[in-house]
Amino acid sequence: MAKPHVALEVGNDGVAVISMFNPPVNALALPIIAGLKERFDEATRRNDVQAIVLTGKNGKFSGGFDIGVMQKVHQTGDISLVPDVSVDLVVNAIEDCKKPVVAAVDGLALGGGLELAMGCHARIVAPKTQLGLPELTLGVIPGFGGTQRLPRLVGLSNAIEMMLLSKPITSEEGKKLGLVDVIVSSQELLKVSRQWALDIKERCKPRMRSLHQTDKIGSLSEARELLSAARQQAKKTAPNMPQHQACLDVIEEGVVHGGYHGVLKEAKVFKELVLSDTSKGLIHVFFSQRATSKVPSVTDVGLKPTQIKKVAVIGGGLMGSGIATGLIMSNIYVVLKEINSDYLQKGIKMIEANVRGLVPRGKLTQNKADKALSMLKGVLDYSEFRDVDMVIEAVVESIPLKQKIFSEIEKVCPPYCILATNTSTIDLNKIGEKTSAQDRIIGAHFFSPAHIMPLLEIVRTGKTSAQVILDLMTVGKSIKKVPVVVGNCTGFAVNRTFFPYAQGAHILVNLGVDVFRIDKVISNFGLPMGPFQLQDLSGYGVAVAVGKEFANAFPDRTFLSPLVGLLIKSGRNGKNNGKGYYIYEKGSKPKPDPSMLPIIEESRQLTNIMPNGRPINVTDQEIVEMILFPVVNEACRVLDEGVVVRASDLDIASVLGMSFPSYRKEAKTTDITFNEENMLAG
Ligand SMILES: C[C@H](O)CC(=O)SCCNC(=O)CCNC(=O)[C@H](O)C(C)(C)COP(=O)(O)OP(=O)(O)OC[C@H]1O[C@@H](n2cnc3c(N)ncnc32)[C@H](O)[C@@H]1OP(=O)(O)O
Repeated sequence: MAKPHVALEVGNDGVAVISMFNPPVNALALPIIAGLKERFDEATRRNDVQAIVLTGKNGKFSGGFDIGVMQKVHQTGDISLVPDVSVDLVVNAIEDCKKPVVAAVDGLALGGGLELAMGCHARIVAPKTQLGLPELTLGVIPGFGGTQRLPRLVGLSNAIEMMLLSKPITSEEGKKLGLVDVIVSSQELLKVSRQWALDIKERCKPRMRSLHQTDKIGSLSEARELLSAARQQAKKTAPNMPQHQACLDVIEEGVVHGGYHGVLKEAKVFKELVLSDTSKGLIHVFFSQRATSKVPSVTDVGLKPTQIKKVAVIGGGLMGSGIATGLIMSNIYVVLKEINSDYLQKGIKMIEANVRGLVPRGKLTQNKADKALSMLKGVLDYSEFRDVDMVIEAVVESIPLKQKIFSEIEKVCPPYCILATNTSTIDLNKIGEKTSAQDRIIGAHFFSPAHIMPLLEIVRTGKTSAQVILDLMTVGKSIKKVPVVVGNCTGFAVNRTFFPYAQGAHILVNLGVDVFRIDKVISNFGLPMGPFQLQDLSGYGVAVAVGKEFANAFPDRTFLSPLVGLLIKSGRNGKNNGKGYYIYEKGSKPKPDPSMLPIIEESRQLTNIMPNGRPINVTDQEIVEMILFPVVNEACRVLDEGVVVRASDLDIASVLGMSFPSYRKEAKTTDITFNEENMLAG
């Protein structure tokens, strides 16, 4: 395949087409940036060139600056690897070019890609193109002039929203907002762009230099008001992420001192942020997430995925109905099986509520909701199972029940059917013990609510075939999950790694630390809630059942806290019955419940682990460490046992399954010195 390059072709009309080639997304790698500079210099110099069109090859404009360069900076600490693009290329070579420059944009223009297009004098865009500045999701800000040009093209308020939420828009929305000059079909894109560039040359169309526009910025006081509201909002929604406030500061610089000053400050702040821990964490997550789709001996052995058209889901409870929702929303036909019509109706109602609930929120059209629900059929027996491609069992966590179901479905399903279980802890070998189709047995561990949470933990046994793993990965992707393939052990990768999380919290409480303080410290660290509020949410029954599994599997490192048992005895069951560590009232946030403090005291007396009977003194940092370091230790064991293919899979599983804060670089398991080859062999 050809190397990444930038081509220049001059037509008989005197228009030079400069095109970027760096598949799959024409990322702005260093040779592309250097090539752009050379080609723009050449086109500016040549007398036979009247006007210039900038475009990307293969139907994609550009996915932005090469994120791999920032990763290299993280590895080497050498910030000089980041080239000067915003002034050298975008201002000097493109925007201030003596000849008209038009961007012909197809497919996507993200980050640096959109910033190049905004430096051009007009943007001609194909329908349904994705346009956005998602840099904040990588811990940085737009660095090629985007913080200055976007507000000048679409207005301050729209620009702030697009950048702070990293929200891409379509060409159709871009046209309404003023980012796009005209939408034309992909086939006409180059033809119209060439003519547009010549029209600018002939002064039939304006030569817009967006950095110099001011009409959409509003007055200084209006701008300051908007920025201040955005700062307050970002403080709440992104408290630990410096790039949000930095982005607003840089926008303000341009509003107060002019676009060019803004560009200079932006370039400086961009480089500072590339070196931040937040950016290290988020860029690690970007590449780690993509690495999960490469599974040795599964995705690299030439297998082709089998098309899965019809899936049977057994069990219409919370998990089963969530799984069924995800499948029908992606056009997969679902047969939902329950044991009686009451349970079946409840399951179907839950699925209908999941799907229909998306319509008023604008996430789904009424037609699409109807279409999705037409893909669902409720049944009470196995007659519909004779032509299903996959079964996902999602019944209660009972080994005998699951064994019975698996031996039944083996008989009624076709011989190629994938037999999956949604168990969160039970050993798959036990579930399939009474089955001869061991190579088709696999774990499809969804996280609750299954139609929303992005992780799909795919659990393989020593006998699961590569084809079955590949097929489940493909289904997972088609229902917009991130599949992570893991090995079979108690709790698999995510629950196993995080079982010490609740344990650490319970040890601290029994050592005299306040429950509500622990929750606050952990949510300040970046998890969506602390361990006790989480226990309230999932219900104490789960804590007891899961706790037993882990106590049996890992007795050497289990702390038996009497606290949950005492809470249950006192009639509490967390959010379920409105009484837990917190009080739950409709319409208000959970409030700490002081009336449960005597129960904690009772637990402390029973465990009697406070030194000299007095509460220990700990800092907030120590609380974080006492809860999360045991998690890191368990992660090391999981790696050592080869439960995951690579360390970064565990990082992704923690981020997507446990909502571990993705920007926390210090807790990455890949930072642990570990020999990955040994791990794979293990
Ligand atoms: C200074 C500037 O302001 C800073 C920047 O521009 S930072 C970059 C801003 N751009 C982005 O954040 C876009 C990041 N990319 C994406 O969101 C998605 O890849 C996409 C929407 C472009 C395409 O998605 P999709 O079709 O699902 O393909 P996806 O698997 O994600 O990517 C395909 C490959 O391109 C790579 N890739 C995508 N964008 C890249 C980028 N900007 N740099 C380097 N590699 C990139 C991916 O790593 C992946 O590589 P792999 O096949 O080896 O795993």
